Amino acid sequence: MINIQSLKFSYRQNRPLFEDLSLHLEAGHIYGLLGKNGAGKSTLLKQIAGLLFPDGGSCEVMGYKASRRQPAFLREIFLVPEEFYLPKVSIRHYVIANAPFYPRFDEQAFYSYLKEFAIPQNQQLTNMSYGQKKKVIISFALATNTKVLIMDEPTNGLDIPSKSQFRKVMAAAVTDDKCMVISTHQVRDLDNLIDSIVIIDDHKIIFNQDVGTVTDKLSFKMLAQLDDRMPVLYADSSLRGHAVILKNEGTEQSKIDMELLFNAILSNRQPIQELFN
Ligand SMILES: Nc1ncnc2c1ncn2[C@@H]1O[C@H](COP(=O)(O)OP(=O)(O)OP(=O)(O)O)[C@@H](O)[C@H]1O
Repeated sequence: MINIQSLKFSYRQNRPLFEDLSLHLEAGHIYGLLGKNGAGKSTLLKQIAGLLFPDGGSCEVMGYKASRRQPAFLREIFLVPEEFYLPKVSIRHYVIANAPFYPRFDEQAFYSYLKEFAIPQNQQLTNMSYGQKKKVIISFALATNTKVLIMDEPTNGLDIPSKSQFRKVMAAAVTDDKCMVISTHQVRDLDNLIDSIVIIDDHKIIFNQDVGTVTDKLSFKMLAQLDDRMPVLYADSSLRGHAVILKNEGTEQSKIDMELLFNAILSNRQPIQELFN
């Protein structure tokens, strides 16, 4: 559904942000795009939405060249940006003005998402808090029913109960024909939500695996003591013990510790990547 080949991009001359970046994303998945601050997550999402143009290579979404921003492409993609502007209108007027751009917009679903997020429906958008506005945009985005839904740091500004509401509404909205991409640098916010992990670092995609494959190949454990005989690939030690990633040598599946995996891949990626090759 999203096909990026050998993408090159830089904001400034001689300072490339992406070099030979390739990424292939399919429908029916919720991808978590993870990366350090400044790794290029927002930039990559803007390339997918056609808001920035490649300097080299290609970025195609549903067979459309994203940078052309053709109407047939625009009605099938929605980007929830990290920073956004909402006009001084009521929620109802916002829907009247914006929903017609999306042929499968589901108004009933929109209001049920707002209810789930406990958003008062008769308020002006500009009078809402940042977190409330964010929930309105997320609800609108889900209600558009576009084939591609991209969210840049959607959990920023959400309080703790809202983060779990967010996971709930997202999980309910994914269907086999939709591709969702969520970026974050707060990896724990996406726990139990995403089914594939994409990590961007060092100008390119360094990891792209579905959660099932990760738990087939790796075991995540908390150990009281480290033992040299164990196939430990990465360990993070604290007073509570050692959070470790081991090579999964059996068939048992453990729960992914995304923060640990992220840190492991960024600090010592080779032994882990070799397991996936
Ligand atoms: N409009 C711009 N002009 C010049 N440089 C930019 C611009 N936007 C971003 N950058 C630079 O590009 C790099 C990647 O920025 P980007 O916002 O894509 O990263 P990010 O991974 O989303 O970061 P964060 O997690 O902090 O949101 C950064 O070094 C940033 O300074």
